Amino acid sequence: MIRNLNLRRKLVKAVRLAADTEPKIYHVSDTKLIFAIPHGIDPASLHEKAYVFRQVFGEDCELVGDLKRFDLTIPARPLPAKLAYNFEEWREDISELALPIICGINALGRRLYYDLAERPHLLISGETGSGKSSLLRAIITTLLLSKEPEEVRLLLGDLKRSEFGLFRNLAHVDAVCVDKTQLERELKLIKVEMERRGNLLDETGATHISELSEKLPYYIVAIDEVALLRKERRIMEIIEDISSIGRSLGVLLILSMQRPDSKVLEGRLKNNLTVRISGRQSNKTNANVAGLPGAERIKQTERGRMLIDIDGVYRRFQAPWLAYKDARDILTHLRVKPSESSDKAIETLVEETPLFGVLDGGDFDAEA
Ligand SMILES: Nc1ncnc2c1ncn2[C@@H]1O[C@H](COP(=O)(O)OP(=O)(O)OP(=O)(O)O)[C@@H](O)[C@H]1O
Repeated sequence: MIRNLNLRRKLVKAVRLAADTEPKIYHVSDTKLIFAIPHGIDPASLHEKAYVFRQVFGEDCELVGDLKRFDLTIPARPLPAKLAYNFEEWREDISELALPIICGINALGRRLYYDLAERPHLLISGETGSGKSSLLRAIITTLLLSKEPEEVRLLLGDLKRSEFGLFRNLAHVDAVCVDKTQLERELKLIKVEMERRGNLLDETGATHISELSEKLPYYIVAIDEVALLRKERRIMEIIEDISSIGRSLGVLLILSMQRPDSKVLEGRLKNNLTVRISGRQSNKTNANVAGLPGAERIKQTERGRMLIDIDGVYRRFQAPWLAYKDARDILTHLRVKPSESSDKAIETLVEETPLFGVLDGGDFDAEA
């Protein structure tokens, strides 16, 4: 009874701080509060200030709601510190999705995932060592394991030469680009393909490639540390074009960057990356640029702890941990040609050297 009263008081305080209004409370239990806000109050203002609820109820609480009714869940247990990647645990949940993106487990123990084909273009950011490379690895590995090469084609950009070597020579992968010239060449091919697809849509009156009689594969352009391309105008233009018109043409972006770079994210890209995921950010400014205020409060020791903004709703989760070597082993059956010597060089570099944070000069154990 007293706990319920306390929870009510806390809720009133949080809603006042977030939206300067009084909630109408319908239900209070140890793990859930259901409430409404008065007419005339913008529900988005509550989501924008979801961090207030996390400050009042703890980091792992989750606020879900739309027009009037909101559910605030307070998990009984904290998030797990580590979650091993296991494709079989995800297989059934994601079987119906065109382009499944796995995220991780939330504090209620639920698997979080979504369809990139429906929510186009993903940005993953986080300071060095926050776990974004591991999440990116798990996301791409899952796409490769759940889709046929005729369904999904991948173009990978890896200017750090540290992450995507393991995806070379896989049936789904068109190229792993480790320099700007090669990346620009491959992106130009994607641009030509987008024009062809655009013409097909015009001619047939279709609004999305899935409506065409000819089954076309999705293209995913995944670029690790996209901030390294900031000054490459021609490359950035194609990336921005994809972000603007790629959805209906079946061309989607997955971009990652250590420090969210407002210059890179300016302009068209900013609003077109509809889903944002962030690991720990070093300060509030970076967390805001990443689009996930509160990411600066993730502790340095909480690797793989992430926030996601999906449809304006913030969620906290633990990403699955998938080591580089394990990912390479899991994908062996998809390899079409023996690894070329350049791949081996990259893989050796990753295995033997603690991963480097090119921008932040990080210092941590790459495969702990
Ligand atoms: N999901 C996770 N669960 C537990 N530990 C993790 C997880 N992800 C990463 N780690 C630990 O953190 C270390 C750094 O992870 P990772 O390389 O993914 O970070 P990063 O953010 O990509 O860094 P950088 O930007 O420097 O590449 C890993 O070697 C591992 O020890």
